[in-house]
Amino acid sequence: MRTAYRVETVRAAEAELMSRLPEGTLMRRAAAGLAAACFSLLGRGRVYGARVVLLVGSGDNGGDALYAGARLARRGAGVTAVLLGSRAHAGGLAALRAAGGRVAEDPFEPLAAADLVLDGITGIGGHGGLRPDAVPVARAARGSGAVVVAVDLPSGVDADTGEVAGEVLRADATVTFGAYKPGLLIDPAREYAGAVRLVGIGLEDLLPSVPELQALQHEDVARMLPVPAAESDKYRRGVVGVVAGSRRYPGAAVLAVAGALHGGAGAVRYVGPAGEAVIARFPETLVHAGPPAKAGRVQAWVVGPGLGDAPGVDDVLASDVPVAVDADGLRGLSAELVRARTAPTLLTPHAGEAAALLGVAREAVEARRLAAVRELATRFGATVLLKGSTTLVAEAGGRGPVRVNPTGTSWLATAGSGDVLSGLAGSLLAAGLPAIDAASAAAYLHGLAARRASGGASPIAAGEVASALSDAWRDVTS
Ligand SMILES: NC(=O)C1=CN([C@@H]2O[C@H](COP(=O)(O)OP(=O)(O)OC[C@H]3O[C@@H](n4cnc5c(N)ncnc54)[C@H](OP(=O)(O)O)[C@@H]3O)[C@@H](O)[C@H]2O)[C@@H](O)CC1
Ligand SMILES: [K+]
Repeated sequence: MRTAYRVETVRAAEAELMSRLPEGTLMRRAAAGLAAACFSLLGRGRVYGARVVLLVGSGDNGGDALYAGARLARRGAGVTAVLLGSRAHAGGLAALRAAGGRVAEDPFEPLAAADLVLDGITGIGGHGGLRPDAVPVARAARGSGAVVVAVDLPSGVDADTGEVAGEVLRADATVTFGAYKPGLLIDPAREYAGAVRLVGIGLEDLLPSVPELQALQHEDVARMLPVPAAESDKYRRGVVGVVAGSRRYPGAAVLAVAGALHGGAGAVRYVGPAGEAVIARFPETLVHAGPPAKAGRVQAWVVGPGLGDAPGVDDVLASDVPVAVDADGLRGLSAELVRARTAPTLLTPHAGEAAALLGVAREAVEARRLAAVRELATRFGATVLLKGSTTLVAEAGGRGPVRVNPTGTSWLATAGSGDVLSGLAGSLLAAGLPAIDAASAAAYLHGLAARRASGGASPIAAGEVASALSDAWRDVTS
């Protein structure tokens, strides 16, 4: 499991470690890791003679850049520092000068010819976007064609939340120290970080066991996924009921059932007016045209995809089994009703649906995804999966670590892909997974399936995502 910690937590661990070590040890470790990453980015044999520009802010982030620059200069790179802060780290500056580096009078001249730029303007001590005097310099760095490496974080992002309040210098790669920060994993900030590399500086054992964010990896998901025992029959494996589709949108029912068939439940019971379309595509489905309450026992429900104004949501919420509510099921959903449930509820909104539930604009959710998902989970007393380029899952009540899905791909922004996801999540609920695991494992498999189906490079249809779920499952468990 990959974890991310808030700035105050990282700082506390750093203070503890620093009190046990000679002064400057941590910065030396950080700078050594940063320089090593730069050597590998520049490529073997290309450090000597490389033109490197350091953008240096007032704090220790600039210090890291200066010490790493000194290491590059000692290996024969031409290193120039551009000082952008109210002051510059004195030890770092001395080290750079001693190694043959120089300080630029005019920032634009060295940037025009740079091969590599180190962004050390701000790290975890930064607030808000780049300051006005840094903006043209950052733009020149971005426009120079040089590889831009962010030191710890791209300058201008909010480390704790992933929010972006102004201009940010977009990096090709970020070298972060001690622990991931939430802003490196959550959009919009994540988008500016490029490929993120973690350099250990010895903090690992001093960080608390509960992080701010968790990103599952294959082995975590493999441990969660249900495995049928020898004596399992379809009912023991769990039956998932899908209340979805309408005469107008029969396809949503087909896609939600397709997702549900790949989620480990033993059987899928479809309830609604699109039974014929569902059976035509998936003859293994049990179909029922009446109300959900009369459809027979299930271990979990999925309600909402393509439902239009059809009834069914209240019926399903009145049940005593876990329920995943998606799409049309979320419209006008009552927080009181959801909070009053005794069984778990999972809500799977996209940013627009989340905004409607919170009574804010969609842009506000997109800008503050972490706060939005926690707020929904608190208000509804439900586990919430907020879909998007970085899908987040918050536990009911909004406490505990939020899970961020690392497998997403922008090819998933395609009609019907959400229907597949909610069917899959409901199926995992029926198979007995806790809601947080069902939601985050579903997001993980769904993203992986989309990557497989698109080959990372081509548009995909939602049905193809569903078809690739078995392969994704095998990738994770093998
Ligand atoms: N602690 C450790 O053990 C280790 C720390 N390490 C490193 O130190 C970094 C943290 O260093 P830090 O605390 O000095 O803060 P940092 O991010 O450099 O900048 C703060 C200063 O910047 C300014 N400023 C603020 N906002 C701004 C803006 N928008 N735009 C421009 N400037 C802005 C403001 O100063 P002002 O200019 O207002 O005087 C503020 O005081 C951390 O990210 C990691 O790289 C590693 O070496 C590992 C060991
Ligand atoms: K930085």
